[in-house]
Amino acid sequence: MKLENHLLAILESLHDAVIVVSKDCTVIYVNKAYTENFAVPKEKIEGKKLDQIEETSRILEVIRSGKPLLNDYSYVHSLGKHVCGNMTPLIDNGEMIGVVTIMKDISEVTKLEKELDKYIEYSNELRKQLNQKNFFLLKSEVPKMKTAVSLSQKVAETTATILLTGESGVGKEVFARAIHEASKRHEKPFVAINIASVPDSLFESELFGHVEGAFTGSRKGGKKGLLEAAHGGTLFLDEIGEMSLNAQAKLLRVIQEREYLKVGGTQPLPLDVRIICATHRNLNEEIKRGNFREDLFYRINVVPIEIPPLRERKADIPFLIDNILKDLSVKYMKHVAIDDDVIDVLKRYDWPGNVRELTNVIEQMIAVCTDSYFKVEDIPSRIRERKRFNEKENFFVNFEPTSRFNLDKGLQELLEQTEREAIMEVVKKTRTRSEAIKILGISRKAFYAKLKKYNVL
Ligand SMILES: Nc1ncnc2c1ncn2[C@@H]1O[C@H](COP(=O)(O)OP(=O)(O)OP(=O)(O)O)[C@@H](O)[C@H]1O
Repeated sequence: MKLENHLLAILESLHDAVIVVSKDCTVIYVNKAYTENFAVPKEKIEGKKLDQIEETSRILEVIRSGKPLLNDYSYVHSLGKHVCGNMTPLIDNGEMIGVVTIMKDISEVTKLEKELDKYIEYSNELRKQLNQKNFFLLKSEVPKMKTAVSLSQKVAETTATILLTGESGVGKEVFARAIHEASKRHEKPFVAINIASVPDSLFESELFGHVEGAFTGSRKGGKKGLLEAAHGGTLFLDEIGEMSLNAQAKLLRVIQEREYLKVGGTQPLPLDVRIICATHRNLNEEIKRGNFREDLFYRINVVPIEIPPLRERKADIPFLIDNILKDLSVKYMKHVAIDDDVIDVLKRYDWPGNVRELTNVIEQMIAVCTDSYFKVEDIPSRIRERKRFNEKENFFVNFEPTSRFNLDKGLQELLEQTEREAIMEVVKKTRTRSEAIKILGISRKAFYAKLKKYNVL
């Protein structure tokens, strides 16, 4: 068999499209696959000038340059297709006489690629939302809280040091985690340490770690410090206001120099940690009192974020309870609904312990609740009666005076209310129970019976 005789049949049997263009840009041949793949009848293209059909065709470039183009991607406007082809000059007696192109329709692949890009974009968006799940917990109706949240979201992507301030239990750590999870460091560790729990003598070794044999009793093989454990991630220094002046000087040096030495070590380690600090104290006051270094304050106070106490965002209580209940329903394997009247009572209380106290109260309620919904009676009496725990004097006191005479009540109830108030007043003003008993002029047994009756403990 002489191949030359069958050349045309071979070209016609190929699955890839073939187009041959002469040096003067005339299309002299297209194979069957070309006509089928691109739905162009032979007579519509053969004998036509390519530069008139597709003036930006890559084949024209090969005719001009005489150089092949391999695996070349282009969009053919006249066909409305994305193609990938190999374009090779045809040489006869050392002279270029035209170009042969073998090409594939890759429109489907291009379409899939575009689809894939969309999915990648969508999955990035979902990942972003997932990383913001802690920010979801911080959703709020209250302007002051909204400002704190939106500022945190804005600075999350930067590496700026943040100082979170707010009363104990407002959710400073929840904010710190949300910021970390929304930052570029989210795949690296988030390490939290409560400074108040670290004895001053151990501060350096806890934060920087130590090498083996650094001091008597030091750990064999040395110890990783928190800065090393949080490398590439975020270090949350809670209760920074409790730090001793000595420890403050050490922290300041590390922040300034961006490197640190392990205790007993000689090799400086680079500081690659985003620092978020938190305190319930007013650091400006602490500076005035000489308890906090001003230079350290300016270093950590790059972005100050103030989180309002729960009493200033009572509108958020239903949403917070929803989230707390979601967590607790898993722990207690129990779903409990909450009515508006229960929420109203909870909203009347001022929550000095903030979201932490609210969480504890809801947990207390879910533990004792026997129904599928909370009743007002399930609310601990001190909340119902709006009492606050007086840590100094170690008992609960009413912090909001109730109306002295509620005329809707019967005489018996009014007497009991007066007796209760009198007992509380005396208990509050005396240092010992014996002193209170003496002033009230009742027996010890009667005194304790009344404390129990009126829930004054
Ligand atoms: N928005 C919220 N949604 C659900 N739970 C929250 C929220 N904010 C705080 N909490 C819960 O309240 C408790 C106290 O929060 P967190 O520890 O973040 O407060 P804090 O301000 O850091 O307190 P402290 O100053 O005492 O360290 C935690 O159990 C936390 O899970």
